[in-house]
This record gives sequence, C-alpha cells and structure tokens, in this order.
Amino acid sequence: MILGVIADDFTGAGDIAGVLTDAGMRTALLPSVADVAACRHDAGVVALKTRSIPADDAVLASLHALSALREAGCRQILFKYCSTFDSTPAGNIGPVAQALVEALGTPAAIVCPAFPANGRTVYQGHLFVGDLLLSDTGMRHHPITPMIDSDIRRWLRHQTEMAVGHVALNTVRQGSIAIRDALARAQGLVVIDAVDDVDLMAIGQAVADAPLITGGSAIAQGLPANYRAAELIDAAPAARLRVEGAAIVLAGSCSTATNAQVAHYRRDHPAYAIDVARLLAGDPVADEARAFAHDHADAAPLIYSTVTPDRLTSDTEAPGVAAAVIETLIADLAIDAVARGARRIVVAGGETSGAVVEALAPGPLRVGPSIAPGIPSLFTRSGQGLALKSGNFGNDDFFDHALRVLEGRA
Ligand SMILES: Nc1ncnc2c1ncn2[C@@H]1O[C@H](COP(=O)(O)OP(=O)(O)OP(=O)(O)O)[C@@H](O)[C@H]1O
Ligand SMILES: O=C(O)[C@@H](O)C(=O)CO
Repeated sequence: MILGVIADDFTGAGDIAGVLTDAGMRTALLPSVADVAACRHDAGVVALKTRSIPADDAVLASLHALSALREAGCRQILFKYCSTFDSTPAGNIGPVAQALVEALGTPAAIVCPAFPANGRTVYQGHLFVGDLLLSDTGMRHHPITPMIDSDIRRWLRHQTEMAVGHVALNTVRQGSIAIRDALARAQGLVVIDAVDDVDLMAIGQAVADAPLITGGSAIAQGLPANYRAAELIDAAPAARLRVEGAAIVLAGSCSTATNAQVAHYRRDHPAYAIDVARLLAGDPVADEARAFAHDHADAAPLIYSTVTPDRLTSDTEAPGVAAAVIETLIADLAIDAVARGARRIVVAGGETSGAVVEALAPGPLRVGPSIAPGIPSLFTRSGQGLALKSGNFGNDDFFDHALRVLEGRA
C-alpha cells in the first residue's frame, strides 16, 4: 500500500475512497483496522468512528490505525476529517493531528478541509459553505459538534497546544513550489487556504513528500498524480458494480440537507418517523419501526429520526444520550433488513452510517460509481449495495437517485 488514510467517520471514508478511485487509484474501504494487513490495493482507507468520542480514545484509535498502515508499507498518511471541520473545542481534530505529527516525527502538517465541489472553501483561515461562514449555516446547530466558529486556526488552538500556522491564498496561487517553500518554514498544524480544485491540485503537488497530510476528501485529488509521476501506480480500470433487489432508507442525520431529502422522499414513499421522546421513555418504538419496515419492504421504506434543529432541542433534553439510542435502533433495522433480503441500503448521516456498518461488519468494501460529489456507491462481498451519505451532502432527490445508481439505472 502506498497511501494510508485514517478517516474519522464512515461516510468521510467513503467520500475519500471515491475521490481516490475517481483519480485512478485502486482503493479499498476498510471498515476495521483488522482489514489493513490483507489489503493489496494502492490506497487503503480505514474508517474509524472517532469524530465524536472522547479525544484520548480518538488519539489511541488513530495511532493504532497508523501503526497498521505503516506496517503495510504506506509511504504517506492522510488524516481525513469532515469538510465542515466537525469537532468541539476539546477535539478531536487537533489532538489526533498532533498525535500523528508526533508519531511520524514530521515538523508540520497541513490542515485543509476545503471541498469546493460541495461548496466548502477555506479563505483567510476561515471555512465557508457556499457564500456563508460555516458558523452561519445549519452546522451551528449540529447535535454533537455545533460549529460556532469559522476561524479554523482559532478553533484548532482550543484543541491543541501545538503551533497553528496559516498559508494564505496568495501563496497558494503562486503554485506548488511557493507552497512547498512556505510549508518548509512552518511548524505544527498549518491551515492552508483553498478555494477551488486548482488550488487543491497545487497543494497536492506541494505535499508529495510530506509524511502526513490532514484535510477533507478533496485534498486527496492531487495525490495519485504524484504517485503516478513517481511510477508507483498505473491507471486503475473503473469498476462497474451494481445490485438489484429490495431497499431501505435509514436517516439519522438532522442536517439541513437531510431534512430536505426526507421531506422529498416522504412524498411518494412509505415513511416512519422515529419518536425519540417515546423511544427514550422505553415505548416499543423499535418494534413499531421494524413492523413498518416489514409491511413496506417492497416499497423502499424510509425510517428516520431526522428533525429540524428547533424540534431537536425541545424533543430531547440530552441529545448525546438520544444519539446512541437512535444509532443502535437504526443499526438494528439495517441488520434486520439485510437478514430479510434487502440488497440496497441508503443511510443518511456519518455517525449513523458508522453505526450501521459496524453492525453489518461487511469486511472490505469495493468502491463503485459516484452517486453525488462526496458519495460513492459501495459494495459488500455478500452482495449488498450501500449508499452512505454524509449529513450535509446530496440534492433533495438524493435517496431516489442513490437507489437508482446502486442498481445501475442512473
Ligand atoms: N431526533 C434526534 N434527537 C437527538 N439526536 C438525534 C436525533 N436524530 C438523530 N440524532 C443523532 O444525531 C447524530 C447525527 O449525526 P450523523 O453523523 O449521523 O449525521 P450528520 O452529523 O448530519 O452527518 P455528518 O456527520 O456526516 O455530517 C446521530 O448520532 C443521531 O443518532
Ligand atoms: O468531508 C465531508 O463533509 C464528508 O466526507 C464527511 O466527513 C462525512 O461525515
């Protein structure tokens, strides 16, 4: 393996596996560190579930993945986090990045969550979504990692005692040599501006020899060209994967995009809203949801806990507690659906997808055609097609579109 990616959640892992595959690299999505040793691909993306766990645990899990990837021969490591920098003042991006910098003995690593195809850009050290500062978007009300500050440098300084630097867009626009020079003088974590894919390609070229890169999925775009130039890889054939059969859509994300997708899909599909207050009170909500899925198994039912941010606060006094209970319920529904023959499974939400994949334990996943920017189709060895959607991604008709792509009809 040449490139080892440590992703802090499952949808993020799928996202970057899709980017690397599209850029011509043979890439495997590895749901567990135990899958690393047997991986024979050029790139292996380890999907951790470290975004929202205690920082110390996230550091340990990331270092464990690092040592497996180094043992597998990786010459470059990429720490992938969310393009909306999902984290709290306590972590986990800063502590994990610091631990990886120290373990790899490198003086500095870039920090670049930019993902222009999905509207995420970094300018003057601030993260934007479209024309809004991150903190002016729905991310401000995220149930677990509310992003109330768009200044990535300031946010990181809460999280780590490491030096936090900045490479501004005017340096990036001077090209890869200027970027490399700026990085050679830097120490610690270096937030780097990037507004479009040309910027990301230049940054990618500049970090060709860096042992560690940190960022969103789009930062990976430029890396396969480096390996190709060094004759470490050749072009990979595009995979043509698809499955047909019963489907289920499970949504545990409360993002603005998921709210719109749920509203859209509900219009012409059976849909069951999980009543979180009743679930927490011990009512038989799980049984009702399962029965609903069985009754509508032929019509690709939607089961969701998605609510708008105002309902989130009034419905649940302890969103962290509710989150774990909801994730368990959704994962159980996925297992039940697969046991009853579902072949296509669409999941909305990074944490939610992580819970589903952990429960399904599908082993290494093959990456198929892209469904939308940041969302590839994924295929298990036992014959299921998965579309695992990051909360904020996808158009309003995403669920229908994903079901069509999985069966090769789009
Ligand atoms: N009604 C609800 N009340 C409280 N918590 C909820 C509710 N619905 C979902 N959750 C929890 O909120 C969390 C949403 O996180 P998840 O990562 O799945 O979605 P997201 O944050 O929108 O996606 P991403 O991380 O990809 O941006 C989950 O842990 C989920 O269980
Ligand atoms: O970067 C993103 O926004 C996604 O890949 C993600 O991390 C999903 O949780």
